[in-house]
Amino acid sequence: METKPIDGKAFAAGLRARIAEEVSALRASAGLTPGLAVVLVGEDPASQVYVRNKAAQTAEAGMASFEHKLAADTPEADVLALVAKLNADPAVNGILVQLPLPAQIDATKVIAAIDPAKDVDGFHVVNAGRLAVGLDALVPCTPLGCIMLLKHHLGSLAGLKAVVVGRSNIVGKPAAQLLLKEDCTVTIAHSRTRDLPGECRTADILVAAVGRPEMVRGDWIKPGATVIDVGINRVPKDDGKTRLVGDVAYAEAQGIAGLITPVPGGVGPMTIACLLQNTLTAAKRQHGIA
Ligand SMILES: Nc1nc2c(c(=O)[nH]1)N[C@@H](CN(C=O)c1ccc(C(=O)N[C@@H](CCC(=O)O)C(=O)O)cc1)CN2
Repeated sequence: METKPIDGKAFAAGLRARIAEEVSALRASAGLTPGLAVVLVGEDPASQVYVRNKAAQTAEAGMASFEHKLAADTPEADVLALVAKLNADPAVNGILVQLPLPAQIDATKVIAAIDPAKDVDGFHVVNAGRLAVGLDALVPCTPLGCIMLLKHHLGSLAGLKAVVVGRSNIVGKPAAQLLLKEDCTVTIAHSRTRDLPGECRTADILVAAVGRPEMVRGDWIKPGATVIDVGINRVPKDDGKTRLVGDVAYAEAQGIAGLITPVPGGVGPMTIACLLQNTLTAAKRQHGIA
């Protein structure tokens, strides 16, 4: 069987172009320029790259970008005060606090402080709850990107068996909720699941979101299945440099999976594109625009 890669980079570029068109039309029709504020605390090198890319892609889409960079030793109270200020700022339609946060800051508290209407990460319990009960919600960007790629390549997902490996609040759980919304039969598997390889082999759609390099082996994949690899793991190479690998052993999946997202170039680029989509959605909802 031929295994086809899912080109998330190209899909994300197309999505960003469509968002830019809509932003331009919104400015013309309603005089509204969506604004996204991104808060970075500390100097984590990967986070610095993600935040730089978020700001650049926000501006490219014609939206207003507000960057707040705080020192690594910033007290939690200062981050909460900044969030309160952004909540009250009408030019800011979306607020994102880059994760992970330094140890002295409780991420749960910070996320809870964000106005749910501006929570473009979709991490606030109000948005998680709204997604769970089937109401309009701001949905976490990475799982949203996974569903967009799946629907684009498979069409209807109804009736398919989906296994999500990983139960984090930011990927595994919302991915499972979104798959359920698409009428999949969904299993959430994790480190304590009995016979994890056997469980994975039942999946028409296998979503790997565990954060462990190449944990999902080729023989865990049902022939013809669609594999969505959410992992972004930096591993050492022989020359002392590093390379990125996913949570799935990509080479082993060749000839078994029907479709698979590569790492890099699969799900990753969808995360920022969906952040822009959420910012546009948030801005429109805040102004009563359908
Ligand atoms: N507040 C948030 N923090 C974090 C999130 C998030 O959604 N909200 N997700 C990740 C990091 N992230 C965005 O913030 C992110 C990760 C990966 C990519 C991406 O494009 N990856 C590329 C490879 C990039 C590389 O070379 O390192 C790919 O997979 O092709 C974009 C955004 C944690 N924090």
